[in-house]
Amino acid sequence: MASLLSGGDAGAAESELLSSHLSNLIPRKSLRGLKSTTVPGLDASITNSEDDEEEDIVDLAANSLLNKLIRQSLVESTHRVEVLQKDPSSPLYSVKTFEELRLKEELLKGIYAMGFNRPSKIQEMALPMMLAHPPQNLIAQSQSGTGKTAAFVLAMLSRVNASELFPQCLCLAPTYELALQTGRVVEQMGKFCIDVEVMYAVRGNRAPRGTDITKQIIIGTPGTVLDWCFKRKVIDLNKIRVFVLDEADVMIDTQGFSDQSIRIQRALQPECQMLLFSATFEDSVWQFAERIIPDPNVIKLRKEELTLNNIRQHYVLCDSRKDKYQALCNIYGGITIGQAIIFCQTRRNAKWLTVEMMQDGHQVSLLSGELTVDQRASIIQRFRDGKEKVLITTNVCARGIDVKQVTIVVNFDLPVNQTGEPDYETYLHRIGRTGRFGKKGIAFNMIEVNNLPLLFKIQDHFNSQIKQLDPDDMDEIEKIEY
Ligand SMILES: Nc1ncnc2c1ncn2[C@@H]1O[C@H](COP(=O)(O)OP(=O)(O)OP(=O)(O)O)[C@@H](O)[C@H]1O
Repeated sequence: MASLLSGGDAGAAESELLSSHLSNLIPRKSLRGLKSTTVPGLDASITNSEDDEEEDIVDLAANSLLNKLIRQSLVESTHRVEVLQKDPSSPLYSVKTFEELRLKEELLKGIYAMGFNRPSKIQEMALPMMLAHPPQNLIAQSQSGTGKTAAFVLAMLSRVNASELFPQCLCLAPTYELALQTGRVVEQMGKFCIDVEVMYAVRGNRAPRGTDITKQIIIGTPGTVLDWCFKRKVIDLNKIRVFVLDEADVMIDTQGFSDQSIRIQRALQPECQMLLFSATFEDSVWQFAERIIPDPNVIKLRKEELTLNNIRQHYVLCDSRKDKYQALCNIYGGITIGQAIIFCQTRRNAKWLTVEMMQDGHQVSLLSGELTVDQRASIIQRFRDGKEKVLITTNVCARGIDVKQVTIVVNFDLPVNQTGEPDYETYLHRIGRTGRFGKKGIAFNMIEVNNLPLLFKIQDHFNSQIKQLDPDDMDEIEKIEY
Protein backbone atom coordinates (compact mmCIF):
# COMPACT_ATOMS: atom_id res chain seq x y z
CA MET A 1 0.00 0.00 0.00
CA ALA A 2 1.30 3.44 -0.83
CA SER A 3 2.86 5.23 2.06
CA LEU A 4 3.11 8.98 2.25
CA LEU A 5 6.43 8.62 3.92
CA SER A 6 9.76 7.44 2.81
CA GLY A 7 11.35 4.63 4.74
CA GLY A 8 14.70 4.92 6.52
CA ASP A 9 17.51 2.46 6.93
CA ALA A 10 16.32 1.14 10.27
CA GLY A 11 19.33 -1.09 10.86
CA ALA A 12 21.90 1.63 10.37
CA ALA A 13 19.82 4.10 12.28
CA GLU A 14 19.53 1.63 15.13
CA SER A 15 23.21 1.03 15.59
CA GLU A 16 23.95 4.71 15.32
CA LEU A 17 21.31 5.52 17.87
CA LEU A 18 22.26 2.84 20.30
CA SER A 19 25.79 4.05 20.38
CA SER A 20 24.80 7.61 21.05
CA HIS A 21 24.75 8.83 24.58
CA LEU A 22 22.07 11.03 25.90
CA SER A 23 24.45 12.64 28.27
CA ASN A 24 25.49 14.78 25.34
CA LEU A 25 22.04 16.22 25.71
CA ILE A 26 22.69 17.23 29.27
CA PRO A 27 20.85 20.40 30.23
CA ARG A 28 22.21 23.43 28.47
CA LYS A 29 20.59 26.30 30.22
CA SER A 30 21.89 28.64 27.58
CA LEU A 31 19.31 27.17 25.29
CA ARG A 32 16.50 28.43 27.46
CA GLY A 33 14.40 30.84 25.52
CA LEU A 34 14.73 28.90 22.28
CA LYS A 35 11.66 29.31 20.18
CA SER A 36 9.29 26.45 20.82
CA THR A 37 8.48 26.28 17.12
CA THR A 38 11.66 24.23 16.68
CA VAL A 39 9.92 21.24 18.23
CA PRO A 40 8.04 18.99 15.81
CA GLY A 41 4.47 18.69 16.95
CA LEU A 42 4.54 21.71 19.24
CA ASP A 43 3.54 24.18 16.55
CA ALA A 44 0.05 22.86 16.22
CA SER A 45 -0.46 22.72 19.95
CA ILE A 46 1.30 25.86 21.06
CA THR A 47 -1.81 27.50 22.42
CA ASN A 48 -3.18 26.18 25.66
CA SER A 49 -6.81 25.28 25.53
CA GLU A 50 -9.40 23.72 27.79
CA ASP A 51 -8.91 20.46 25.93
CA ASP A 52 -5.42 20.29 27.36
CA GLU A 53 -6.69 18.99 30.66
CA GLU A 54 -8.40 16.17 28.90
CA GLU A 55 -6.90 12.89 27.97
CA ASP A 56 -6.66 12.13 24.31
CA ILE A 57 -9.36 9.75 23.21
CA VAL A 58 -8.26 6.91 21.03
CA ASP A 59 -9.91 7.27 17.63
CA LEU A 60 -9.96 3.86 15.98
CA ALA A 61 -10.29 5.14 12.42
CA ALA A 62 -7.45 7.63 12.87
CA ASN A 63 -5.27 4.95 14.44
CA SER A 64 -5.97 2.60 11.60
CA LEU A 65 -5.05 5.25 9.04
CA LEU A 66 -1.91 6.12 10.99
CA ASN A 67 -0.91 2.48 10.96
CA LYS A 68 -1.27 2.36 7.21
CA LEU A 69 0.71 5.54 6.72
CA ILE A 70 3.66 4.52 8.87
CA ARG A 71 3.81 0.87 7.89
CA GLN A 72 6.98 -0.12 6.15
CA SER A 73 6.32 -3.76 5.36
CA LEU A 74 4.19 -6.79 5.92
CA VAL A 75 3.69 -7.73 9.57
CA GLU A 76 4.72 -11.36 9.95
CA SER A 77 3.35 -13.71 12.56
CA THR A 78 4.55 -16.95 14.09
CA HIS A 79 1.03 -18.14 14.79
CA ARG A 80 -0.77 -20.63 12.62
CA VAL A 81 -3.76 -19.49 10.65
CA GLU A 82 -6.96 -20.96 12.10
CA VAL A 83 -9.64 -21.87 9.58
CA LEU A 84 -13.28 -22.71 10.14
CA GLN A 85 -14.86 -23.96 6.95
CA LYS A 86 -18.53 -23.62 6.24
CA ASP A 87 -18.33 -27.07 4.60
CA PRO A 88 -15.74 -29.07 6.55
CA SER A 89 -15.88 -31.93 4.06
CA SER A 90 -14.55 -29.83 1.16
CA PRO A 91 -10.79 -29.95 0.75
CA LEU A 92 -8.84 -27.03 2.17
CA TYR A 93 -6.37 -25.42 -0.17
CA SER A 94 -3.54 -23.13 0.60
CA VAL A 95 -1.07 -21.62 -1.84
CA LYS A 96 2.60 -20.80 -1.54
CA THR A 97 2.85 -18.83 -4.79
CA PHE A 98 0.68 -16.35 -6.65
CA GLU A 99 1.04 -18.45 -9.83
CA GLU A 100 -0.97 -21.25 -8.25
CA LEU A 101 -3.97 -18.93 -8.16
CA ARG A 102 -4.19 -18.84 -11.97
CA LEU A 103 -4.74 -15.10 -12.01
CA LYS A 104 -5.13 -12.97 -15.08
CA GLU A 105 -1.73 -12.12 -16.55
CA GLU A 106 -2.15 -8.37 -16.00
CA LEU A 107 -3.07 -8.91 -12.37
CA LEU A 108 -0.04 -11.08 -11.70
CA LYS A 109 2.10 -8.35 -13.27
CA GLY A 110 0.52 -5.80 -10.96
CA ILE A 111 1.27 -7.94 -7.89
CA TYR A 112 4.90 -8.39 -8.83
CA ALA A 113 5.23 -4.70 -9.67
CA MET A 114 4.21 -4.01 -6.06
CA GLY A 115 7.15 -6.11 -4.93
CA PHE A 116 5.13 -9.03 -3.58
CA ASN A 117 7.00 -12.30 -4.10
CA ARG A 118 4.69 -14.69 -2.36
CA PRO A 119 1.41 -14.63 -0.45
CA SER A 120 1.46 -13.54 3.18
CA LYS A 121 0.42 -16.03 5.84
CA ILE A 122 -3.24 -15.04 5.82
CA GLN A 123 -3.27 -14.73 2.02
CA GLU A 124 -2.06 -18.33 1.66
CA MET A 125 -5.35 -19.55 3.09
CA ALA A 126 -7.68 -16.68 2.24
CA LEU A 127 -6.92 -16.26 -1.44
CA PRO A 128 -7.91 -19.77 -2.60
CA MET A 129 -11.22 -19.39 -0.73
CA MET A 130 -11.84 -15.90 -2.04
CA LEU A 131 -11.09 -16.86 -5.64
CA ALA A 132 -12.94 -20.21 -5.58
CA HIS A 133 -15.78 -21.08 -7.93
CA PRO A 134 -18.52 -20.82 -6.92
CA PRO A 135 -17.55 -17.78 -4.81
CA GLN A 136 -17.42 -18.32 -1.07
CA ASN A 137 -18.13 -15.89 1.72
CA LEU A 138 -15.42 -15.12 4.20
CA ILE A 139 -14.89 -13.50 7.58
CA ALA A 140 -11.19 -12.84 8.17
CA GLN A 141 -9.48 -11.46 11.21
CA SER A 142 -5.83 -10.67 11.58
CA GLN A 143 -3.90 -7.73 12.88
CA SER A 144 -3.22 -4.65 10.87
CA GLY A 145 -0.48 -5.07 8.29
CA THR A 146 -0.85 -8.79 7.61
CA GLY A 147 -2.11 -8.44 4.06
CA LYS A 148 -5.90 -8.34 4.28
CA THR A 149 -6.40 -5.31 2.03
CA ALA A 150 -4.12 -6.70 -0.65
CA ALA A 151 -6.11 -9.98 -0.50
CA PHE A 152 -9.55 -8.51 -1.03
CA VAL A 153 -8.32 -6.05 -3.64
CA LEU A 154 -6.96 -9.03 -5.54
CA ALA A 155 -10.34 -10.76 -5.21
CA MET A 156 -12.19 -7.70 -6.51
CA LEU A 157 -9.82 -7.19 -9.43
CA SER A 158 -9.95 -10.83 -10.43
CA ARG A 159 -13.75 -10.88 -10.50
CA VAL A 160 -14.24 -7.64 -12.40
CA ASN A 161 -15.20 -7.73 -16.04
CA ALA A 162 -13.50 -4.69 -17.58
CA SER A 163 -15.78 -4.63 -20.62
CA GLU A 164 -18.91 -4.21 -18.51
CA LEU A 165 -19.36 -0.58 -17.58
CA PHE A 166 -21.26 -0.63 -14.30
CA PRO A 167 -20.37 -1.14 -10.62
CA GLN A 168 -19.51 -4.79 -9.93
CA CYS A 169 -17.52 -4.64 -6.70
CA LEU A 170 -18.51 -2.61 -3.67
CA CYS A 171 -16.20 -2.00 -0.72
CA LEU A 172 -17.36 -0.22 2.45
CA ALA A 173 -14.79 1.60 4.57
CA PRO A 174 -15.33 3.61 7.79
CA THR A 175 -13.85 6.93 6.61
CA TYR A 176 -13.04 8.86 3.48
CA GLU A 177 -9.30 8.61 4.16
CA LEU A 178 -9.44 4.85 4.67
CA ALA A 179 -11.47 4.48 1.47
CA LEU A 180 -8.76 6.42 -0.38
CA GLN A 181 -6.03 4.16 0.99
CA THR A 182 -7.85 1.09 -0.30
CA GLY A 183 -8.41 2.82 -3.61
CA ARG A 184 -4.69 3.42 -3.91
CA VAL A 185 -4.07 -0.31 -3.53
CA VAL A 186 -6.65 -1.02 -6.25
CA GLU A 187 -4.90 1.46 -8.50
CA GLN A 188 -1.45 0.01 -7.85
CA MET A 189 -2.42 -3.62 -8.14
CA GLY A 190 -4.69 -2.94 -11.09
CA LYS A 191 -2.07 -0.86 -12.90
CA PHE A 192 -2.03 -3.26 -15.85
CA CYS A 193 -5.78 -3.96 -15.78
CA ILE A 194 -6.58 -1.23 -18.23
CA ASP A 195 -10.22 -0.22 -18.42
CA VAL A 196 -10.87 -1.12 -14.79
CA GLU A 197 -11.71 2.02 -12.84
CA VAL A 198 -12.45 2.99 -9.26
CA MET A 199 -14.92 5.52 -7.93
CA TYR A 200 -15.25 6.86 -4.40
CA ALA A 201 -18.69 7.08 -2.83
CA VAL A 202 -17.75 9.48 -0.07
CA ARG A 203 -19.25 12.68 1.22
CA GLY A 204 -18.38 15.58 -1.04
CA ASN A 205 -18.01 13.37 -4.10
CA ARG A 206 -21.09 13.87 -6.21
CA ALA A 207 -22.82 11.00 -7.91
CA PRO A 208 -23.41 11.86 -11.57
CA ARG A 209 -27.05 12.91 -11.80
CA GLY A 210 -29.14 11.18 -14.37
CA THR A 211 -26.23 9.22 -15.78
CA ASP A 212 -25.19 5.74 -14.79
CA ILE A 213 -21.87 5.07 -13.10
CA THR A 214 -19.55 3.27 -15.50
CA LYS A 215 -16.74 2.49 -13.03
CA GLN A 216 -16.54 -1.13 -11.97
CA ILE A 217 -15.21 -0.75 -8.44
CA ILE A 218 -16.89 1.49 -5.86
CA ILE A 219 -15.25 2.22 -2.54
CA GLY A 220 -17.16 4.30 -0.07
CA THR A 221 -18.51 5.02 3.36
CA PRO A 222 -21.85 3.41 4.34
CA GLY A 223 -23.95 6.59 4.45
CA THR A 224 -22.95 7.84 1.01
CA VAL A 225 -23.16 4.38 -0.55
CA LEU A 226 -26.66 4.00 0.87
CA ASP A 227 -27.59 7.36 -0.62
CA TRP A 228 -26.18 6.45 -4.04
CA CYS A 229 -27.95 3.09 -4.03
CA PHE A 230 -31.41 3.98 -2.72
CA LYS A 231 -31.94 7.71 -3.14
CA ARG A 232 -29.98 8.57 -6.25
CA LYS A 233 -30.20 5.07 -7.63
CA VAL A 234 -26.88 5.27 -9.45
CA ILE A 235 -25.62 1.92 -8.14
CA ASP A 236 -27.62 -1.22 -8.87
CA LEU A 237 -26.98 -3.57 -5.95
CA ASN A 238 -28.39 -6.49 -7.96
CA LYS A 239 -25.30 -6.32 -10.17
CA ILE A 240 -22.70 -6.34 -7.40
CA ARG A 241 -20.57 -9.52 -7.49
CA VAL A 242 -18.22 -8.82 -4.62
CA PHE A 243 -19.19 -6.96 -1.46
CA VAL A 244 -16.38 -6.13 0.98
CA LEU A 245 -16.81 -4.80 4.46
CA ASP A 246 -13.41 -3.58 5.55
CA GLU A 247 -12.31 -2.58 9.07
CA ALA A 248 -15.44 -4.06 10.65
CA ASP A 249 -14.14 -3.26 14.14
CA VAL A 250 -13.88 0.43 13.29
CA MET A 251 -17.16 0.32 11.42
CA ILE A 252 -19.22 -0.89 14.38
CA ASP A 253 -17.59 1.76 16.54
CA THR A 254 -19.17 4.47 14.38
CA GLN A 255 -22.78 5.34 15.12
CA GLY A 256 -25.16 4.17 12.41
CA PHE A 257 -22.62 2.39 10.23
CA SER A 258 -23.61 -1.15 11.23
CA ASP A 259 -27.26 -0.57 10.39
CA GLN A 260 -26.45 1.19 7.13
CA SER A 261 -24.09 -1.62 6.11
CA ILE A 262 -26.75 -4.21 6.89
CA ARG A 263 -29.32 -2.31 4.81
CA ILE A 264 -26.94 -2.37 1.86
CA GLN A 265 -26.09 -6.04 2.32
CA ARG A 266 -29.79 -7.01 2.49
CA ALA A 267 -30.32 -5.66 -1.02
CA LEU A 268 -27.56 -7.77 -2.59
CA GLN A 269 -28.22 -10.93 -4.56
CA PRO A 270 -27.61 -14.22 -2.70
CA GLU A 271 -24.86 -15.18 -5.15
CA CYS A 272 -22.90 -12.00 -4.45
CA GLN A 273 -19.67 -12.85 -2.67
CA MET A 274 -19.50 -11.26 0.78
CA LEU A 275 -16.23 -10.64 2.58
CA LEU A 276 -15.63 -9.07 5.98
CA PHE A 277 -12.30 -8.04 7.48
CA SER A 278 -11.33 -6.93 10.93
CA ALA A 279 -8.09 -6.37 12.78
CA THR A 280 -9.64 -7.35 16.12
CA PHE A 281 -12.34 -9.77 17.12
CA GLU A 282 -14.25 -8.77 20.19
CA ASP A 283 -17.69 -10.33 20.65
CA SER A 284 -19.39 -7.26 19.22
CA VAL A 285 -17.46 -7.55 15.94
CA TRP A 286 -18.19 -11.23 15.77
CA GLN A 287 -21.92 -10.72 16.31
CA PHE A 288 -21.99 -8.10 13.57
CA ALA A 289 -19.96 -10.30 11.22
CA GLU A 290 -22.34 -13.21 11.67
CA ARG A 291 -25.36 -10.99 11.06
CA ILE A 292 -24.01 -9.56 7.84
CA ILE A 293 -22.12 -12.46 6.21
CA PRO A 294 -24.23 -15.54 5.45
CA ASP A 295 -22.62 -19.03 5.48
CA PRO A 296 -19.10 -17.78 5.98
CA ASN A 297 -15.75 -19.48 6.08
CA VAL A 298 -13.75 -17.99 8.91
CA ILE A 299 -10.02 -17.32 8.97
CA LYS A 300 -8.18 -16.03 12.02
CA LEU A 301 -4.59 -15.19 12.61
CA ARG A 302 -3.81 -14.59 16.25
CA LYS A 303 -1.80 -11.54 17.21
CA GLU A 304 1.63 -11.88 18.77
CA GLU A 305 1.22 -11.51 22.53
CA LEU A 306 2.78 -8.56 24.30
CA THR A 307 4.86 -9.46 27.32
CA LEU A 308 6.68 -7.65 30.10
CA ASN A 309 9.16 -10.48 30.60
CA ASN A 310 12.06 -8.80 28.91
CA ILE A 311 11.41 -5.36 30.34
CA ARG A 312 13.21 -4.09 33.41
CA GLN A 313 10.73 -1.96 35.26
CA HIS A 314 11.68 0.75 37.74
CA TYR A 315 9.87 3.43 39.64
CA VAL A 316 11.02 6.71 41.08
CA LEU A 317 9.16 8.35 43.94
CA CYS A 318 8.68 12.09 43.45
CA ASP A 319 6.99 15.00 45.21
CA SER A 320 5.80 17.03 42.27
CA ARG A 321 5.81 17.38 38.49
CA LYS A 322 8.98 19.46 38.66
CA ASP A 323 10.57 16.77 40.83
CA LYS A 324 9.62 14.11 38.29
CA TYR A 325 11.32 16.14 35.61
CA GLN A 326 14.47 16.52 37.67
CA ALA A 327 14.58 12.77 38.27
CA LEU A 328 14.17 12.19 34.56
CA CYS A 329 17.13 14.46 33.82
CA ASN A 330 19.27 12.58 36.35
CA ILE A 331 18.42 9.25 34.76
CA TYR A 332 19.23 10.61 31.32
CA GLY A 333 22.52 11.90 32.53
CA GLY A 334 23.43 8.53 33.97
CA ILE A 335 22.65 5.96 31.35
CA THR A 336 23.25 5.39 27.69
CA ILE A 337 20.00 5.74 25.85
CA GLY A 338 19.13 5.12 22.25
CA GLN A 339 15.70 6.62 21.90
CA ALA A 340 13.02 7.12 24.46
CA ILE A 341 9.25 7.53 24.46
CA ILE A 342 7.69 9.44 27.33
CA PHE A 343 3.99 9.04 28.05
CA CYS A 344 1.89 11.70 29.76
CA GLN A 345 -1.74 11.44 30.73
CA THR A 346 -2.90 14.87 29.55
CA ARG A 347 -1.96 17.13 26.66
CA ARG A 348 -1.13 19.87 29.14
CA ASN A 349 1.48 17.73 30.86
CA ALA A 350 2.89 16.60 27.52
CA LYS A 351 3.25 20.19 26.33
CA TRP A 352 4.79 21.32 29.59
CA LEU A 353 7.34 18.53 29.50
CA THR A 354 8.13 19.18 25.86
CA VAL A 355 8.87 22.83 26.51
CA GLU A 356 10.98 22.01 29.59
CA MET A 357 13.06 19.44 27.75
CA MET A 358 13.45 21.57 24.70
CA GLN A 359 14.58 24.52 26.76
CA ASP A 360 17.12 22.27 28.40
CA GLY A 361 18.53 21.40 25.02
CA HIS A 362 17.02 17.99 24.34
CA GLN A 363 15.95 16.97 20.88
CA VAL A 364 12.29 16.19 21.43
CA SER A 365 9.09 15.94 19.49
CA LEU A 366 5.51 15.99 20.67
CA LEU A 367 2.81 13.68 19.43
CA SER A 368 -0.67 14.44 20.68
CA GLY A 369 -4.28 14.20 19.67
CA GLU A 370 -4.67 17.67 18.20
CA LEU A 371 -2.35 16.89 15.31
CA THR A 372 -3.76 15.61 12.05
CA VAL A 373 -3.06 12.01 11.16
CA ASP A 374 -0.62 13.14 8.46
CA GLN A 375 1.26 15.30 10.97
CA ARG A 376 1.41 12.38 13.40
CA ALA A 377 2.71 10.07 10.70
CA SER A 378 5.42 12.53 9.80
CA ILE A 379 6.50 12.97 13.45
CA ILE A 380 6.71 9.20 13.92
CA GLN A 381 8.73 8.91 10.75
CA ARG A 382 11.21 11.59 11.87
CA PHE A 383 11.56 9.80 15.20
CA ARG A 384 12.12 6.48 13.45
CA ASP A 385 14.78 8.11 11.34
CA GLY A 386 16.48 9.25 14.53
CA LYS A 387 15.96 12.97 13.93
CA GLU A 388 14.70 13.29 17.51
CA LYS A 389 15.83 11.15 20.41
CA VAL A 390 12.81 11.68 22.60
CA LEU A 391 9.17 11.40 21.70
CA ILE A 392 6.69 12.81 24.19
CA THR A 393 3.17 11.62 23.75
CA THR A 394 -0.25 11.08 25.29
CA ASN A 395 -2.40 7.98 25.34
CA VAL A 396 -3.56 8.68 21.83
CA CYS A 397 -0.50 7.02 20.43
CA ALA A 398 0.16 4.31 23.01
CA ARG A 399 -0.84 1.57 20.65
CA GLY A 400 0.10 2.86 17.28
CA ILE A 401 3.81 3.23 17.51
CA ASP A 402 6.29 0.55 16.78
CA VAL A 403 9.79 1.96 16.81
CA LYS A 404 12.21 -0.90 17.15
CA GLN A 405 15.16 1.13 18.37
CA VAL A 406 13.27 2.45 21.40
CA THR A 407 14.86 0.97 24.49
CA ILE A 408 13.48 3.28 27.14
CA VAL A 409 9.87 4.00 27.92
CA VAL A 410 8.98 6.50 30.61
CA ASN A 411 5.56 6.75 32.19
CA PHE A 412 5.73 10.35 33.28
CA ASP A 413 2.17 9.70 34.46
CA LEU A 414 0.76 6.25 35.09
CA PRO A 415 -2.10 5.27 32.81
CA VAL A 416 -5.42 5.34 34.68
CA ASN A 417 -8.96 4.77 33.52
CA GLN A 418 -11.98 6.97 34.13
CA THR A 419 -12.60 5.50 37.56
CA GLY A 420 -9.06 6.31 38.62
CA GLU A 421 -7.96 2.68 38.58
CA PRO A 422 -4.80 1.59 36.72
CA ASP A 423 -5.32 1.04 33.01
CA TYR A 424 -3.47 -2.27 32.73
CA GLU A 425 -3.98 -2.72 29.01
CA THR A 426 -2.49 0.66 28.26
CA TYR A 427 0.43 -0.01 30.58
CA LEU A 428 1.12 -3.22 28.71
CA HIS A 429 0.82 -1.53 25.33
CA ARG A 430 3.13 1.29 26.33
CA ILE A 431 6.00 -0.81 27.54
CA GLY A 432 5.33 -4.40 26.40
CA ARG A 433 7.16 -6.03 23.53
CA THR A 434 6.18 -9.06 21.54
CA GLY A 435 7.88 -12.14 22.90
CA ARG A 436 9.20 -13.00 19.48
CA PHE A 437 11.09 -9.78 18.98
CA GLY A 438 12.02 -10.02 22.65
CA LYS A 439 14.52 -7.22 22.65
CA LYS A 440 15.28 -5.97 26.11
CA GLY A 441 13.95 -2.67 27.33
CA ILE A 442 13.69 -0.50 30.40
CA ALA A 443 10.65 1.25 31.76
CA PHE A 444 10.70 4.06 34.29
CA ASN A 445 7.56 5.05 36.16
CA MET A 446 7.63 8.50 37.71
CA ILE A 447 5.33 8.26 40.70
CA GLU A 448 3.97 10.89 43.04
CA VAL A 449 3.51 9.44 46.52
CA ASN A 450 -0.28 9.42 46.42
CA ASN A 451 -0.13 7.25 43.28
CA LEU A 452 2.01 4.56 44.84
CA PRO A 453 -0.99 2.23 45.44
CA LEU A 454 -1.68 2.33 41.68
CA LEU A 455 1.84 1.20 40.98
CA PHE A 456 1.54 -1.70 43.40
CA LYS A 457 -1.70 -2.76 41.75
CA ILE A 458 0.06 -2.82 38.38
CA GLN A 459 2.88 -4.85 39.88
CA ASP A 460 0.41 -7.39 41.31
CA HIS A 461 -1.67 -7.51 38.15
CA PHE A 462 1.26 -8.47 35.97
CA ASN A 463 3.02 -10.36 38.72
CA SER A 464 6.23 -8.67 37.72
CA GLN A 465 8.61 -6.70 39.84
CA ILE A 466 8.92 -2.92 39.59
CA LYS A 467 12.07 -1.84 41.41
CA GLN A 468 12.44 1.45 43.22
CA LEU A 469 15.26 3.66 42.03
CA ASP A 470 16.82 6.56 43.88
CA PRO A 471 17.21 9.29 41.25
CA ASP A 472 19.99 10.97 43.22
CA ASP A 473 22.09 7.83 43.48
CA MET A 474 24.15 8.13 40.30
CA ASP A 475 26.09 4.95 41.08
CA GLU A 476 22.88 2.96 41.12
CA ILE A 477 21.61 4.60 37.95
CA GLU A 478 24.83 3.91 36.10
CA LYS A 479 24.54 0.25 37.03
CA ILE A 480 21.29 -0.12 35.07
CA GLU A 481 21.96 -2.17 32.00
CA TYR A 482 19.84 -3.24 29.13
N1 LIG B 1 2.17 -10.88 -0.22
C1 LIG B 1 2.77 -9.77 0.14
N2 LIG B 1 4.11 -9.64 0.01
C2 LIG B 1 4.74 -8.50 0.38
N3 LIG B 1 4.11 -7.43 0.88
C3 LIG B 1 2.78 -7.49 1.02
C4 LIG B 1 2.03 -8.65 0.66
N4 LIG B 1 0.73 -8.42 0.92
C5 LIG B 1 0.66 -7.18 1.43
N5 LIG B 1 1.88 -6.61 1.48
C6 LIG B 1 2.26 -5.28 1.98
O1 LIG B 1 2.21 -5.35 3.40
C7 LIG B 1 1.62 -4.19 3.96
C8 LIG B 1 0.35 -4.59 4.71
O2 LIG B 1 -0.60 -5.15 3.83
P1 LIG B 1 -2.14 -4.76 3.89
O3 LIG B 1 -2.33 -3.29 3.92
O4 LIG B 1 -2.82 -5.52 2.84
O5 LIG B 1 -2.47 -5.33 5.35
P2 LIG B 1 -3.83 -5.21 6.15
O6 LIG B 1 -3.92 -6.44 6.97
O7 LIG B 1 -4.94 -4.89 5.24
O8 LIG B 1 -3.58 -4.00 7.09
P3 LIG B 1 -4.69 -2.92 7.53
O9 LIG B 1 -5.73 -3.66 8.28
O10 LIG B 1 -3.95 -1.95 8.37
O11 LIG B 1 -5.17 -2.34 6.26
C9 LIG B 1 1.35 -3.26 2.78
O12 LIG B 1 2.45 -2.37 2.69
C10 LIG B 1 1.28 -4.19 1.58
O13 LIG B 1 1.68 -3.54 0.39
